Amino acid sequence: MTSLTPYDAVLLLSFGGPEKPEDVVPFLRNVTAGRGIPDARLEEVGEHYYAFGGKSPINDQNKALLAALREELAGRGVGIPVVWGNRNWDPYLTDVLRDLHDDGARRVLTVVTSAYASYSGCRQYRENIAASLAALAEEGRNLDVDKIRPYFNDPGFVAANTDAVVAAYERLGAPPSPEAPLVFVTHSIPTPMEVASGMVSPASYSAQHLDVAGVIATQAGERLGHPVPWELAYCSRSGTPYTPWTEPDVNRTLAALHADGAQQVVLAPIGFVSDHMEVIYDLDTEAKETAEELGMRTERAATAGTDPQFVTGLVDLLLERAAAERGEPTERETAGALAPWPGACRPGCCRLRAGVDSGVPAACEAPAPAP
Ligand SMILES: CC1=C(CCC(=O)O)c2cc3nc(cc4[nH]c(cc5[nH]c(cc1n2)c(C)c5CCC(=O)O)c(CCC(=O)O)c4C)C(CCC(=O)O)=C3C
Ligand SMILES: [Fe+2]
Repeated sequence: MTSLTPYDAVLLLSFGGPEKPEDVVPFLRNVTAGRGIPDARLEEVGEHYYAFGGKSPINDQNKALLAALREELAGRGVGIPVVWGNRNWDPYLTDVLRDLHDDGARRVLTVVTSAYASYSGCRQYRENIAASLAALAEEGRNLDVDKIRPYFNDPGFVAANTDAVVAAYERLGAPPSPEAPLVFVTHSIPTPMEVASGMVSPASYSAQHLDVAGVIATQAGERLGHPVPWELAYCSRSGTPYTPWTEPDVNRTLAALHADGAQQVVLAPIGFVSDHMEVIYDLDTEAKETAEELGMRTERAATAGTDPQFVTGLVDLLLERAAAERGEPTERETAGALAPWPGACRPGCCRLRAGVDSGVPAACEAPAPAP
């Protein structure tokens, strides 16, 4: 029997994005509230959205993932409401949880649209959940929310990304360029966030990427019949120039590869679960332009999106978490060398800065061990 008992709803929780030009500035204010992002950066990011008609692709992609999750759950005979909410834009998390409560839900299992564990992809979501739950408790509405573990090393996510890399090499096509390097790309984060991401967890944000990047490159190389040289690069750096962020930037990597003689490159944005603005702007627009100026050809691998292997994996993880809540054994394997992350986050995981407890409450955390 497949069952999500004891949960009575599934929540797909995402970042959110603007739908139209008038949404762009209010959306950016939501994102950066209290975060000290320089105005110059906000104007620049606003331009990225205006260049696409003021609409982010992220909401439509989440609607597609929502539909795919519903279909996969229904196909396995699991009848449960599956809803979508965002941290930074409509439909807002608090409103979605309120509706769930009013429809009778008390225990909610969440999938966040971030595969890796760091402050931005884990604790920030958990802080927002805790804040929403506190606001609802004030209204007399009490709910419990858990989330599935980070899924960067889940076989379904890795298989979807491997297929996408193989397809991108095939599109590079004739003349075959076996030595065309593979550049994995993810969102840059501040170095203190990177350090903190590996303090309580078994591996840091960048180490999580390196773990699955090696698996994807090896498996893709086996299928293509030639070794695939690869590296990891970062995009979308923000903040002030005085704070270090994870490097190298993808544009610098492209220049370095060109200097080494590369004429073709495959870009694989494994840090993103769908074609977010970072992918369609920072890679498909900006990095592509860099490559063209250098006279290099690039193919960008697809993101996991609604790849059935990815969706199946997410549903397996929902079922795994529910089974664990019921006290049943679970033994799902990972694709990389790293073990599965724990279902409930370890106390103190994914802080903004190593060793610094911000005091901001975060949901979905295991209780601290008794002293
Ligand atoms: C690791 C990571 C992910 C992946 C995990 C996840 O998916 O959650 C992610 C996703 C996203 N980030 C997004 C957009 C933005 N991120 C910003 C700012 C920042 N991101 C950061 C990190 C990440 N971000 C950080 C350390 C900052 C600076 C400080 C801060 O503010 O925390 C800013 C402010 C301006 C700027 O500084 O660029 C914007 C507008 C969108 C929506 C895109 C769309 O519309 O398609 C998505 C999916
Ligand atoms: Fe971001």
